[in-house]
Amino acid sequence: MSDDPFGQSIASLANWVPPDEPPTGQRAALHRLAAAMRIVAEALTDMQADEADLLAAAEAMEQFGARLEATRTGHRPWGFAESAPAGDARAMFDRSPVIGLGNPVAPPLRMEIDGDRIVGRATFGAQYEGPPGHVHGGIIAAAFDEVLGMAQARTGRPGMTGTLTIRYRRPTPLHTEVVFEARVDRVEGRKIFAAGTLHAGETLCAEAEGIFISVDFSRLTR
Ligand SMILES: CCCCC/C=C\C/C=C\C/C=C\C/C=C\CCCC(=O)SCCNC(=O)CCNC(=O)[C@H](O)C(C)(C)COP(=O)(O)OP(=O)(O)OC[C@H]1O[C@@H](n2cnc3c(N)ncnc32)[C@H](O)[C@@H]1OP(=O)(O)O
Repeated sequence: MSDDPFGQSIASLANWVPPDEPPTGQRAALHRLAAAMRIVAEALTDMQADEADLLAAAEAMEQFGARLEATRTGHRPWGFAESAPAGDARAMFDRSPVIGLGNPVAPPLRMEIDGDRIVGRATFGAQYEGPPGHVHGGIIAAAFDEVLGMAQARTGRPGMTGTLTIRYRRPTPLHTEVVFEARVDRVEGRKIFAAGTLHAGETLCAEAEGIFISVDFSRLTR
């Protein structure tokens, strides 16, 4: 069994609920570092630091980057070694470009399970800007992919995104908590149809429909 932690953990997602406990140790440190990097990324969009200050920071980052590079072990689908045998979905989620607390690119979107719905909340900063003052449409699509993806995974036969259709109804504001909702509409053979909405307050900003195709994920790791 333990030779396929990826497949086991994908299967376990049907019953997965986000853990309440805060992370500890190396994982907590990773989350803190990624959060600090998000602060830098946000500030870079409109900072007034002078050239010397920026160059000093760049040099420090380059040095730290080199130190991290030297510790890399190659891609492992399940990240943290201690969590992989337990089939802990957190290890994969930490890397997500949408929800990953260990990935500075992620806003991060926070997901919760509410009955048959997945609810995702995020506040997008200036680094996610598309139209002035509003969220980039591709970023919205990525967030929908994640919440619809989580909803379809809970069928127990998760798939890859086959088709994702977004209808953008109103511009989505930056710097405001917005709420994604997703649910599975129906399952036809290997096709899982999911749908979702994005609201900023009472305003419906976008709607999404996704068709996910159930696949054998263990094949992706070979
Ligand atoms: C690395 C992926 C990680 C995904 C993790 C998933 C679950 C994890 C659980 C929770 C995670 C929480 C959040 C979600 C996380 C991530 C979400 C992001 C997911 C992605 O970001 S994922 C990347 C983008 N995605 C791709 O990279 C797909 C590339 N593509 C392919 O790998 C193949 O193309 C595939 C497998 C799609 C189909 O290939 P295939 O050969 O297995 O299927 P086949 O042709 O036999 O069709 C069987 C039936 O599906 C219909 N069908 C086929 N293709 C369709 C399509 N595109 N749209 C609509 N319907 C389609 C046919 O019409 C037929 O229908 P019918 O039976 O009625 O005739």
